[in-house]
Amino acid sequence: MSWTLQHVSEHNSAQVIIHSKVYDVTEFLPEHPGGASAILEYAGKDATAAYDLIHPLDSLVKNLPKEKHLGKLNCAAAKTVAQITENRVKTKDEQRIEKAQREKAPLSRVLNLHDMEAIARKVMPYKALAYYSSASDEEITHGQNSAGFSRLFFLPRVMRPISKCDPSTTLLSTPSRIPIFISPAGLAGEANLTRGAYQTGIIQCVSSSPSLSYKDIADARPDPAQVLWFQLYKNKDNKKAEERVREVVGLWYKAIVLTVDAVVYGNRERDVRAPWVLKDMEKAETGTTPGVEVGGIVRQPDDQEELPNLGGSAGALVAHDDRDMTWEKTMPWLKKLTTLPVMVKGIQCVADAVLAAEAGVDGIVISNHGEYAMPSIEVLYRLRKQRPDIFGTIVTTSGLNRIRLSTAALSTLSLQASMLGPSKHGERVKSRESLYIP
Ligand SMILES: Cc1cc2nc3c(=O)[nH]c(=O)nc-3n(C[C@H](O)[C@H](O)[C@H](O)COP(=O)(O)O)c2cc1C
Repeated sequence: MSWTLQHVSEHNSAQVIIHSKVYDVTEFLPEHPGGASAILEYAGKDATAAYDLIHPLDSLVKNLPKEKHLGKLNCAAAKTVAQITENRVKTKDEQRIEKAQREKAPLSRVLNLHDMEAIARKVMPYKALAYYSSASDEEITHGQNSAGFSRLFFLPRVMRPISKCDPSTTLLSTPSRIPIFISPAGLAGEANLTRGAYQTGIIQCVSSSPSLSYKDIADARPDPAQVLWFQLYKNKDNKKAEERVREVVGLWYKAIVLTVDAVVYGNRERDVRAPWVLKDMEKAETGTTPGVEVGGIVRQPDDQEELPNLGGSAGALVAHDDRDMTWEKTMPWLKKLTTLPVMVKGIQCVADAVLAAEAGVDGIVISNHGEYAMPSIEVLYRLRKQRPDIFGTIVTTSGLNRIRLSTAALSTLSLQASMLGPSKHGERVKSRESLYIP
């Protein structure tokens, strides 16, 4: 069946238009990780722009039963939506970004990560920036992850030949030109990272919640031999979790990195506030809120105060995570499912590093999601001091983005980490491939 705009807007159930197709999302509302209201705002309307911003293209196919894919708009309706989208007045935030893009410094002047971050703050959409830059609670650990490095000093040795240094290494049987990998970050515009990792000869660990499908990312590899690792957020539904692992194994991802420290979402208030800030910004200027109206429908605000989505964009990524994982139960489950090497990400103390070793994992990632956790560099230091006998394969991620990477890298490698992985590598702008690679 083909749909008119009138028809879409008249229905009682929650129907949305995405890429000229009509979907009934009524039954999916309670499951939507970003909350029902984020969808209801677009009921009867075109939701393409909002959808594209945070969902991989295959998300509808994976999450919505076939019978809820109701059909296409008819030609006239599709044309009207396209025209409305094209003629729409840009939001204040979009106008700000366009100006910043025109004025931004050339890449050759970006000398370090601080320069890069300053530009990112100007050219990123407000919502993406709030998501990327926010950290838990009062952001104490966020700051300390970086400050931890300033408590360590080198004792440089001299009179040693250094004209030929080889920074290459091998991790989980994968060679890497430098001891740096791309730590997973959700919604990161992955394809550019994939190409960048190829050019640089480093490993990319793809998030469970990317902005592209796992296959699109695998297909973006210039050479099928390029190694990708997969970071797993384990769904509480074992069947869904198994499907996810089987999919990436089938796509030739080469290691599974199970994240264990994000089973509940952190309290990232900047991220939570972002939609309100944007709405207020727009209302103050134009009297309207962002979004594309079609079919003449404008929803009246509810009488009742709406409950806020306290998870924000970041919370949505772990909304269905398994909160009852244990070493005894989860590791055998995963090892039975795949023969790929398994790393555990989110180790925050020596005791858990020991348990990970005992559980037979192939490596650990020392990292945290904030909330007063000990800075990762300190955990690494203690691990090396207290249990130098365990683990060859240790990777750290925290805090590396906020100081000069080379200094952090040296400190971390001096403590015999195998590798380190910065996470703030991309900006998720309108296009799915909008990364600004140095
Ligand atoms: C915006 C953002 C998204 C992230 N997404 C994920 C993710 O999808 N999976 C994951 O295991 N870790 C994720 N992380 C955690 C990072 O991989 C990394 O462990 C953490 O940010 C600490 O490193 P940093 O202090 O250098 O940022 C994310 C971090 C940020 C900032």
